[in-house]
Amino acid sequence: MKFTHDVIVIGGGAAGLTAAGGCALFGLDVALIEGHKMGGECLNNGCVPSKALISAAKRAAEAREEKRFGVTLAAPQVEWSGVHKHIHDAIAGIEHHDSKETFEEMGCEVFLGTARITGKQTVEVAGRTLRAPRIVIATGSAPLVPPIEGIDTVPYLTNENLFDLTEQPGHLIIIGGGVIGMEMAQSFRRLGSEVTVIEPGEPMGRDDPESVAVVVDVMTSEGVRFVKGSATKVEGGEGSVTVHTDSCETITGSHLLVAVGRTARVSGFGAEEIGIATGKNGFKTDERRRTSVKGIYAIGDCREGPRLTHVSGYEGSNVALEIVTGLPTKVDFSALPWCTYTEPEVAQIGLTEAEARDKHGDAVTVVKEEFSENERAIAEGYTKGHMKMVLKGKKVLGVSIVGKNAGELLLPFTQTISGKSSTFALGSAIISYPTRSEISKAAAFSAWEPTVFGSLPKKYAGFVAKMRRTFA
Ligand SMILES: Cc1cc2nc3c(=O)[nH]c(=O)nc-3n(C[C@H](O)[C@H](O)[C@H](O)COP(=O)(O)OP(=O)(O)OC[C@H]3O[C@@H](n4cnc5c(N)ncnc54)[C@H](O)[C@@H]3O)c2cc1C
Ligand SMILES: NC(=O)c1ccc[n+]([C@@H]2O[C@H](COP(=O)([O-])OP(=O)(O)OC[C@H]3O[C@@H](n4cnc5c(N)ncnc54)[C@H](O)[C@@H]3O)[C@@H](O)[C@H]2O)c1
Repeated sequence: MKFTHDVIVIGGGAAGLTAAGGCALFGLDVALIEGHKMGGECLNNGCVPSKALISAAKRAAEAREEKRFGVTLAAPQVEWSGVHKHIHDAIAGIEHHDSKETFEEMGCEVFLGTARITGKQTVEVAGRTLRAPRIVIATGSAPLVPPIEGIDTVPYLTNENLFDLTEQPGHLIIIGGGVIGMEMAQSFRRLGSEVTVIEPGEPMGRDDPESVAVVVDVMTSEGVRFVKGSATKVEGGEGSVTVHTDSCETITGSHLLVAVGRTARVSGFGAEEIGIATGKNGFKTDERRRTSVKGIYAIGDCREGPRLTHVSGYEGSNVALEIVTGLPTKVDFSALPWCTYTEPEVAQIGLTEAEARDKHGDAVTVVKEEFSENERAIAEGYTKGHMKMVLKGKKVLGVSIVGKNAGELLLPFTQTISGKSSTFALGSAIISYPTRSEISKAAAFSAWEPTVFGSLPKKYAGFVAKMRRTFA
């Protein structure tokens, strides 16, 4: 037999699971290969543990207010073993969604082992040689460790070992005031650690500065210390680490977290050897997520572009659709949402004001509403924040929100900006992860599921797959 499968998917994170599951539900023969833990970064070291930690920290912050609305709470007492357990219970509670068994039930052949690409249609895993006319690379990314002097001589944390801490840091120094830095800084501070964030630019530099300023104020008032500068040198050992910065500040703490971005996983598994082109940080792909080698796609964190779970999932379903139908399927990020889960949350969809002004100049107008005028916010006693709508005429180009549950408020704008409004459009919209708003997408998708995965589309997918196996 020329081919063992219709498609081979390398990586069992959000991107690979969605691509593999999508193809399998249409009846294609799918090989899904995961070399470490099913569920990838999001489940094991990313979104899930970080959001679990955030929820423990919120509880401590609420209790710390003690007297409010005529209700007195006891001051918080943080037991780190309980926080650690909550984090790992959250992972355990979700992991069956991403398990080998779940994906076998969907129809994938799941291999637990490291994949190696040995040809343009060939992948080796666990002593087996698999062949398929389509390969999807979804190998994700790893924490970037910058070349700071001394970094290899001190114990440091990244998202890969942060959630395994069995003791609470006395003083956590965080290099990087990006998304991870900000979410973790607030959480550890609220749980009682001293926290210093070292950031050379503006924190959360991709977001609207007016929104970010609100969060920085809140975090500063909660006791997070921000140091403007780049970390240039680190020294110390277990329990005491000193960081020097180019702004001449020196900070000593008990633990160091490095959160300065990600490195795409592009090497060590044969991709370079067969000539798949890479850019600055990730595989180069076109709008259909095709790499430079025919028949091979790259999706999610491993390619150049935004790195978010809902983006990985979206690209997984896009590629699955292209493979299943044989029709070109481009990604469309005009209504791409993202949210940073600090309190208050910072949420963005489409263009920020600065991006819109760069692109459309004086044609841009901005309307701004404050939560201090919103009666629900007043009644709940949390009025921090605002919503900014960036417009060209009456067309919405983007929306920036800072406030309680801001991520949940983005949902209507996924449809306003894309100009699509129907259960089908809602079912296929990109929705910020993890938000409760995802339930609306799930309900809309359920309404279409029997049609989408019905017998006619499956017959069509089978025909396309048969033609491809014959002629590829
Ligand atoms: C602390 C943190 C918090 C985050 N929070 C959020 C959030 O709230 N919302 C959000 O949208 N995003 C968040 N993200 C980003 C999100 O986690 C990633 O964008 C997403 O998980 C990427 O999914 P992926 O499938 O592309 O890659 P991954 O999840 O990294 O999956 C890649 C998989 O491929 C496997 N693999 C690699 N090479 C091979 C090989 N040769 N053979 C076999 N398998 C291989 C790896 O073991 C891994 O399991 C967060 C990230 C971090 C670090
Ligand atoms: N809520 C969410 O959606 C969420 C949460 C966490 C992580 N993520 C994803 O994870 C990825 C990684 O997040 P991240 O926070 O590591 O990266 P990031 O790119 O968001 O931020 C990195 C920060 O590190 C700073 N920096 C770089 N070198 C430095 C140095 N020498 N000293 C001090 N600061 C330095 C940069 O100026 C930047 O602000 C992002 O792609 C993000 O999309 C998403």
